[in-house]
Amino acid sequence: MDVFPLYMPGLMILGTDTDVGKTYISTAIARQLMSEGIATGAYKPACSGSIQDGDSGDYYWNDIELLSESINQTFPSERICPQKFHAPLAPPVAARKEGRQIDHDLLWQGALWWQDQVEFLIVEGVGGVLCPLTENTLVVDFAAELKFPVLVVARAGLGTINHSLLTVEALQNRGLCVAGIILNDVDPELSDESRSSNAEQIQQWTTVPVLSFVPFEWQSNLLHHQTQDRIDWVQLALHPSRFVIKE
Ligand SMILES: Nc1ncnc2c1ncn2[C@@H]1O[C@H](COP(=O)(O)OP(=O)(O)OP(=O)(O)O)[C@@H](O)[C@H]1O
Ligand SMILES: C[C@H](N)[C@@H](CCCCCC(=O)O)NC(=O)O
Ligand SMILES: [Mg+2]
Repeated sequence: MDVFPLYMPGLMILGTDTDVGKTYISTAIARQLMSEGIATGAYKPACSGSIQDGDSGDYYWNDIELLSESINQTFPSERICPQKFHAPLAPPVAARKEGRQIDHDLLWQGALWWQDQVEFLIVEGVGGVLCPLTENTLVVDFAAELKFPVLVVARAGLGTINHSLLTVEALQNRGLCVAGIILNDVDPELSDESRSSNAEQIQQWTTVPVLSFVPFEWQSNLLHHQTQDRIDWVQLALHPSRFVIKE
């Protein structure tokens, strides 16, 4: 199937790894946009790793629930994620365990559906950027089809310089526009002294701005790393280069 970029603005939220806080950041951005009166959609092309409810025995997918809540449960969960699998594995591997395969066209059609529904779309990736998404494509390949500017979510602690720069390089090598990096304090137990110098170090090696440092259990709007202002996500999506931090 030939694909064309969506004509609506949006951001693709990708990670340096799984469990770095892509959903946490996606939902924070969605809540801010909704509070600003911007009709916002949330889309996850595929989701793996279900949880079974102890009482009802029903299965649910945490990411889908949280994304749905962040946009006030305005849309059916099938629109937020049309392809979900039980095993906590890369989606094509999880699909195979159920005798299924990821439907590549549905990944794209699921995104396209949002175009006439909302003013802004947030798309969360799966795992890190080189995580397999179908039998023969990676998350980064889907991002390259979608062509939304990318926000990279990275863990705040030691190791993040390498992970962030590798991720930016992989995205830029495929022609993607990386709008910013968000350092997310996922786990204070991992606390170490690299936190105070990571942003500056990353900035020495890439022109992609470190946009925000998100403290552990931060519940409010994300603040700009340098100015401490609330970030204008629509402007960032429309004009990513305006946000490049000048020395
Ligand atoms: N800033 C934060 N403060 C406290 N907890 C956080 C923060 N960011 C993330 N978490 C927690 O860390 C865990 C992993 O975060 P999250 O589910 O957002 O990761 P992810 O990158 O979306 O993972 P996946 O690849 O499965 O989509 C979750 O339990 C989440 O609530
Ligand atoms: C199970 C995880 N939570 C995640 C899949 C992560 C796969 C990582 C594969 C890898 O890079 O080794 N699923 C998801 O985001 O829907
Ligand atoms: Mg997630």
